[in-house]
Amino acid sequence: MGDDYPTPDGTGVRDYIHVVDVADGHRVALDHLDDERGLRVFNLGTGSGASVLELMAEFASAVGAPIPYRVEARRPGDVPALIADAGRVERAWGWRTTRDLAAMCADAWHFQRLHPTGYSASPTV
Ligand SMILES: O=c1ccn([C@@H]2O[C@H](COP(=O)(O)OP(=O)(O)O[C@H]3O[C@H](CO)[C@@H](O)[C@H](O)[C@H]3O)[C@@H](O)[C@H]2O)c(=O)[nH]1
Repeated sequence: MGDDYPTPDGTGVRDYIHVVDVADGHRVALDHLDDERGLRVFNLGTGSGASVLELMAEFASAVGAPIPYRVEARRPGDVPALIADAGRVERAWGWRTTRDLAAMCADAWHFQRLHPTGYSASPTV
């Protein structure tokens, strides 16, 4: 949705993160629940961005086949790029991501092949 953003290839850039890294960030937070009173706020992210086209290419590589796509107009409200600064949680608790975009796409494709209709009890494929 949009290929005329002020980004290297014109498509939106986001800081994609593997769901297992997100889960691990929450595990680390639970480990530190009793460290101090009050609320602490942390970003979980990789600190680097990928464009929509880069993500498409990585996913095509995971699937082993080209993925057809069509460029549509920008979506209202979208920003060109969003990249997390996860420095605070790394300094505080040593947490950082361990899985890259290739692993995210490979694992997403693996899940999709095992569960073509998600967690639905009766696949219809
Ligand atoms: O069919 C699609 C869907 C998305 N995109 C692009 O893919 C990227 C990611 O889109 P999306 O998954 O919708 O995430 P965000 O735009 O990053 O928005 C999410 O993250 C924001 C910040 O955390 C929240 O405010 C939003 O509610 C939440 O949807 C963006 O560049 C979109 O333009 C496409 O090109 N085609």
